[in-house]
Amino acid sequence: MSDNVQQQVDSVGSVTEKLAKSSLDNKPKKYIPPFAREKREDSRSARSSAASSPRLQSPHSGYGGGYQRREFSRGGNGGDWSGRPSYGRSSSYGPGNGQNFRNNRGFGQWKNGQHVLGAPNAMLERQLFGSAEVPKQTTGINFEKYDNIPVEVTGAEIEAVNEFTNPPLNPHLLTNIKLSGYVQPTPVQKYSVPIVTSGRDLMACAQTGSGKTAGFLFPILSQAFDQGPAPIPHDEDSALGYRSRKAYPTTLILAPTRELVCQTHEESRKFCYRSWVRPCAVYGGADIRAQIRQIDQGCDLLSATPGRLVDLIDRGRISLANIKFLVLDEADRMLDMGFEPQIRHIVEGADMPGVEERQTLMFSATFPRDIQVLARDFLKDYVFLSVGRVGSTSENITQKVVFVEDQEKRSYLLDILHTLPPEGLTLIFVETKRMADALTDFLLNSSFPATSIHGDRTQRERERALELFRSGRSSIMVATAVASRGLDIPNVTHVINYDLPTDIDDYVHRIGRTGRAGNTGQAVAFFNRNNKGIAKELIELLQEANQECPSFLVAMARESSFGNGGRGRYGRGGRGGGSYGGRDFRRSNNSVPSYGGNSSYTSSYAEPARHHGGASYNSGGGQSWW
Ligand SMILES: Nc1ncnc2c1ncn2[C@@H]1O[C@H](COP(=O)(O)OP(=O)(O)OP(=O)(O)O)[C@@H](O)[C@H]1O
Repeated sequence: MSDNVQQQVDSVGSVTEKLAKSSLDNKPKKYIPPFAREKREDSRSARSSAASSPRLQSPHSGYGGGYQRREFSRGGNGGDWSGRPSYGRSSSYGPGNGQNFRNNRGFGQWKNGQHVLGAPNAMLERQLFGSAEVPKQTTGINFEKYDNIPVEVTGAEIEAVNEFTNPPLNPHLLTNIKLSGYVQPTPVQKYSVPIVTSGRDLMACAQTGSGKTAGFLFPILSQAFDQGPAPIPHDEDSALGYRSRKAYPTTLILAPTRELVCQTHEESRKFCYRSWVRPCAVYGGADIRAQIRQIDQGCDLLSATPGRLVDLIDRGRISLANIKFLVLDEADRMLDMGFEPQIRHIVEGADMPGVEERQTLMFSATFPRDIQVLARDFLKDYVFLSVGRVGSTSENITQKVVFVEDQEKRSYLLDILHTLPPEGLTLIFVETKRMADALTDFLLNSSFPATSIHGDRTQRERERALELFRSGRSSIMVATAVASRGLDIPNVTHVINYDLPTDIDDYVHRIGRTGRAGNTGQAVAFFNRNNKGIAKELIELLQEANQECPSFLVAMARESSFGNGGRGRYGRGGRGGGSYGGRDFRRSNNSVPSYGGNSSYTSSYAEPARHHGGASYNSGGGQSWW
């Protein structure tokens, strides 16, 4: 029995005792708690069906007493749950009409074909949305500039939705959007809403920090709030009259890291507030029993890492038979060599409806051509949406590349950190876990408040590190690639690529931890000969985002184009982005644009370096790092 249900039962028990003592006529009356009184009629049929099934009255059958039995009434009264056992839904989350005095956790319910909203909960609202004094997230001065980014839609004629209105969005969703402080949709949201609402599959590519999460949550939740839950299929348990042990989510969001799953779950909690939809998250490294308990309390919109999901499917706790929406967040990462087998297992090897029966949505800031080709296996006649160039960086981020030999990196880093203003958070990326630990120790010994996050730390340590960083108690976090994608931490003002990645897309995601939601940010990269493999692609990115391009980088790019040092932006079969046009690979011809002669680059980079925006933090030494 879950703690809160136990609390309710205890509470009901103690009230019963008091009433019995004060009863004048001393007649033993069965106590009916206030929240159950109006449901009494409804529950009669359920009680009789429960009585006919001894298992439903067994200790395993649910959460005990008349409260649990009442829950079965929804299955029995011909409402839209249509046979859905719905154990634990309202029993855990309350009846949704505001009369649940102890357990108002901000959930509503779907009843008799109606969306019955849960009662407002001021404390939960503050937790989810922040307050006027302490907002959760603020958009930056450049938020409106998102509208100037060119948008390309291929595969459909789509009219953008330029405002948050009903239609097309559900009115309750609009209330939650307002509570979140969103006034205007970002470009990716303007297009993803009509595309998904029209029933199409989608591959969406938009810059880091430009609101892709809400881009898939809004159309999915709007539809869920309008249409209610799907009936659950009959499984072995329910055929035998038992409460089904399986959860049947209708939306599955897959993401590559635990932290990203938690973050998506937190976003989902905001937009599901007071609705019938129960968001749920499962990821490795955390106690699986606690996650099973969470699943038992309702799991309609599931955020998951692939490994833990496979485990729960194998244990018979999650079925994908009801999936209407499959979302691959950071889709290019989810389909690269590391994750592809697991994704295939989940999508093709379990009980998920086929590609024709579900809607599949893929989102990322980067989409290499070869991954686009692979992604076709999971999509049907999809729309390709690109906001800005595929894989481009945001102009909200001022980028600087400096030449630093490996042995000089530490002292360069200290110089930079000494010049930073005290407010704001700094994220430092390194290539290895050992380096992350070593550099963190070095910074701590140098009296900088640093913490670290990498794959060798336990989940608890990773969560603690993030919490210290988010709260600003450790204003510096040293990270491996595990923190490069998706993490949305307000107030990250600086990203330092202490070690540059070997893949330019990783660079795009890493620096995208700053300059989010229209805010500005600074990114600096330490470059030396070891990184010449990405010199050309780096130049192209800098040029696209109107950033300063140092002459050593141009020389290095030229050098690597003569040798075999560089893969080039199109090396993996073409990136489908960049100034060579092609975004949706279906539109580009098969020939990969050659990066060959670089004379055009040479001439443009021979011009005096341009410096766009961004503060210069000059230390006493007079050197500007940004
Ligand atoms: N319409 C909006 N108005 C204001 N803020 C928004 C809006 N949409 C999203 N945001 C905020 O913008 C921030 C970035 O959004 P999100 O994390 O979804 O970006 P993203 O595009 O997924 O980035 P990444 O590529 O790094 O994963 C979040 O803090 C989110 O709350």
